[in-house]
Amino acid sequence: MITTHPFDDDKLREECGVFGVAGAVDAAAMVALGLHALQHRGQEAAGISSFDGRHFHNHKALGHVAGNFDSEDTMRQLKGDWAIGHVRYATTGETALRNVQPLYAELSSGGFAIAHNGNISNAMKLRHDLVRTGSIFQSTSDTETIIHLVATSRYRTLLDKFIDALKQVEGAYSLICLTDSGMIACRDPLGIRPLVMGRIGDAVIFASETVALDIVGAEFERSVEPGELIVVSGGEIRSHRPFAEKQSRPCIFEHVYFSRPDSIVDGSSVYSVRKAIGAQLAMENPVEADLVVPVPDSGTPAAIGYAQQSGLPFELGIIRSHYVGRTFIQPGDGVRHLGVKLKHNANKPLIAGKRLVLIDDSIVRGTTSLKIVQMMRDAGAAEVHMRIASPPTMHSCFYGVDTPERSKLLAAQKSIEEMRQFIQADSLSFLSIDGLYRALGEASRNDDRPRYCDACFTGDYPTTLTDLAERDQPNQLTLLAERVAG
Ligand SMILES: O=P(O)(O)OC[C@H]1O[C@H](OP(=O)(O)OP(=O)(O)O)[C@H](O)[C@@H]1O
Ligand SMILES: NC(=O)CC[C@H](N)C(=O)O
Ligand code: SF4
Ligand SMILES: [Mg+2]
Repeated sequence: MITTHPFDDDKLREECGVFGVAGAVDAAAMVALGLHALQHRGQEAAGISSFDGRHFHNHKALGHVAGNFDSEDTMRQLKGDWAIGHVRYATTGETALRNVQPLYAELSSGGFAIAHNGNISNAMKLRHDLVRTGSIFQSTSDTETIIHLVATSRYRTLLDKFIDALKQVEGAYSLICLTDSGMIACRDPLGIRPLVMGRIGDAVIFASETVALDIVGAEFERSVEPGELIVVSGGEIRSHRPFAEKQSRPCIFEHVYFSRPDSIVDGSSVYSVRKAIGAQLAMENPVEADLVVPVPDSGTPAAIGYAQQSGLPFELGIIRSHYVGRTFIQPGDGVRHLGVKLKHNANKPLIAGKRLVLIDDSIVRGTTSLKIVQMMRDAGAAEVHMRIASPPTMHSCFYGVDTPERSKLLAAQKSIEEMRQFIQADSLSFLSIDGLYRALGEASRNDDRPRYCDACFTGDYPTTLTDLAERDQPNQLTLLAERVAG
């Protein structure tokens, strides 16, 4: 079984996508469409919960949205005008049906379904304390701790119980919850993971990215603000700010790789930012070459920016098959090697005899770069220069994104020259951290008050990491972590 517990050092962790519809006919069908647009954020599993005014209906499955949510039978069962959904890459808890979201529970206040993008960095500690006082967990997911904290809260109303629960949670969470009396959407106090709000007719929509609003024809209204909690109930929308105000730290990697280029994240077009990143890269790291070639898919907008800034011709020297998923997120190094071969092919007649600048958004393990450089050489390239549209990825993410343990991160183990030798390129360089901030409209990174979470580049984690701090100590928490990992 594939486990993806944060303490497993070579396991994969990535993103998730959440989507909610409050008050529309056939809400579940809209959720299925929204999840389809968010499929790039999570391909391990998908689920939808709906509420028809009396009953909750849940359907969850391992695998993609298409294939699991396209049969009339399934969709007919998901009755009601209110629905939420989730696509998953696990961060805590193995890839098994019991961990597929939305998670659903019957609380004293009634039904409660929750969909979470992010990762709770004190989930093990909370779980340990909850289990000791009698909570019986049904899953190994970090998200379930929120349900138990709500269930055991001594506050009176569901909203107050929910806020009480969130105040005990550390890490990253964009949440959409469905209850008997409405929908609650919220973002953690630092706004690490994205969440937006839209409208279609009288219905309110929440989604991880704006592309999911586009697919259902909803209008983008605004981002859910960091630390904001929005309740849709009884024909009203109420915004709450239960946390002390903090400098927000949204994830910078959303702009580099995770979000779709046609999304607007934190007010910026992802496509435009990636082009600006490419232009910065060309200014910082020019090279004499004949062609700028993107490593598809996510390297493409940065390569367009690099080509425009440098004046070099942009060409599709690598063609990507559209019938394989992202390699970043496939389990096991063996599959990843195969994945890269399945996915990319050299456009040989274009490449032969040319000096190439290859542009990719990031190097994680180096699997992609190694294969692609070799592929270009086999196709007769005269020179292969690799330019990376982000700083070296040197640290793991504990906030809901799949980056491996540091031992598997190429940049954490090798100098840039050693990385160049490993991927066998003629030259290799990365965008600077200030260059990345410049592409996002800042003069440079403000080290005293950074605008983004950039911990995977800088190691500057914006929250405490309780479970990580505990992990090397042979105590009960570590034992529990091992049991949960499976
Ligand atoms: O160094 P590695 O471990 O190989 O990981 C880095 C690669 O993974 C990502 O692409 P991915 O293949 O996931 O998806 P994409 O098609 O969206 O670019 C990223 O864009 C790099 O190309
Ligand atoms: N990638 C994510 O956002 C995962 C959400 C949650 N931590 C889970 O493992 O299910
Ligand atoms: S550590 Fe990196 S990937 Fe994780 S939230 Fe921060 S910037 Fe994003
Ligand atoms: Mg890629």
